[in-house]
Amino acid sequence: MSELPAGVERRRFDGEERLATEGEPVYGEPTADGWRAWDARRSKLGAMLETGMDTGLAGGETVLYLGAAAGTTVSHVADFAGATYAVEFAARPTRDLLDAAESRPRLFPLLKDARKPETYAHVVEPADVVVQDVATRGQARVANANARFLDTGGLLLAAIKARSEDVVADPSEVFERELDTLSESYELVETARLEPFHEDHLGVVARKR
Ligand SMILES: C[S@@+](CC[C@H](N)C(=O)[O-])C[C@H]1O[C@@H](n2cnc3c(N)ncnc32)[C@H](O)[C@@H]1O
Repeated sequence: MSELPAGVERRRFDGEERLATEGEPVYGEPTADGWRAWDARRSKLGAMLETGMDTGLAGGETVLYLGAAAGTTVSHVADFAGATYAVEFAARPTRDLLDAAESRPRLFPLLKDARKPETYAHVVEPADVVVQDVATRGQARVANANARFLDTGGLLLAAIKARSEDVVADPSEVFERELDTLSESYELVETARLEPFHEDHLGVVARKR
């Protein structure tokens, strides 16, 4: 099993050992002694850690998170990372994201379109890690467009949802096409399917070329 980043631990909740970070609860998850369970069924990054992928995260990194939604995953990230910029283009979930940011001084919600990085490039500092979970068509192109925030060797942790690209195609073919596009900007380090936590999703660890 790969090492967890500092600030992420396996702790017991109701007799069950689960991934956890230290912070205020956000989505009704169980808490104990200031720690909150990180539900891998509701989080692709959680599933990447839970399935033993080597994410390369150490803790304390500056993170650009694309597709933050209501903040389920990015709130955990902000619990163990450094400055965490959370991009989400839908207004409704962003309201909940703002609530999650209230107790997290390092979490910065941005109501922006991840396909247009030029609209937030002036507020986001260079990142150590881009985490992406946009579940929309053109997922690899979004990651490529945001590679500009990383130095060479900077880390991409992405979840690719097959059905967002093509509802009828075989997921393995979709993943192959997306990885091919990703390799324009990134060197692939590890890929793994996220079952049983998320069906037809591929977890990707890559480094900027
Ligand atoms: C699967 S959900 C993300 C769930 C979230 N990452 C979590 O684990 O808590 C995908 C999100 O990406 C957002 N999204 C899709 N395309 C986007 C884009 N181009 N720019 C910003 N957000 C986008 C959607 O509005 C949606 O909230």
